[in-house]
Amino acid sequence: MATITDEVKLERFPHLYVKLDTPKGRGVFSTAPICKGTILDICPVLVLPPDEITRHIEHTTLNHYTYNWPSHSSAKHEDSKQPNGQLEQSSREPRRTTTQAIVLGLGSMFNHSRLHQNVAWQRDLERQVVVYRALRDIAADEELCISYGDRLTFKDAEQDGVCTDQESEIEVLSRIELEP
Ligand SMILES: C[S@@+](CC[C@H](N)C(=O)[O-])C[C@H]1O[C@@H](n2cnc3c(N)ncnc32)[C@H](O)[C@@H]1O
Repeated sequence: MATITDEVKLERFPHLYVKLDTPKGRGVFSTAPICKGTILDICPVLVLPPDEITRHIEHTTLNHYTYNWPSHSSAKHEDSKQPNGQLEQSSREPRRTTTQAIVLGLGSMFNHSRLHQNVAWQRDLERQVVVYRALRDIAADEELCISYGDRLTFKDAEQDGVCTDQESEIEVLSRIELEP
């Protein structure tokens, strides 16, 4: 029998729907009002190996749906000489790196709003899920939006803003600090 640590309890606010024809493409809405703090969805993620991202994902539409995902690399660090000439023992400690993950379910459907974000998201690295919560009370049929940050790689339907530097939307997504 599975113990509690073997399981991830999933939760979804039952009145959510996807609208197909918003100015941002598809988007997430609710037919019922939502109270601040409500869990909207808990979405499992598919963590991608870094080499798959550079070789494949970056060249596909999926690239617009990935979130940065901290991970640990167990790659052996280089040995290095100490000033006293002794060889420093190589570190076999896991090194913290970042890869990317596809968020399954509604997590990949939330659009960006700089000024009207009403949804916070938080990674749960251990359980490999992202938890989405209402940042404030939300009216029925108001779009549910997260913030991707300031610099976007697409034209913002709310602002006509276009990203001008090299930072990717994915990098921006990873920097968003969330409310608990
Ligand atoms: C994670 S997907 C969100 C779901 C997407 N709208 C769809 O139909 O599949 C991210 C993409 O949605 C679009 N998008 C999200 N927020 C937007 C915004 N504020 N303005 C314009 N397009 C937006 C962009 O094309 C972006 O690459």
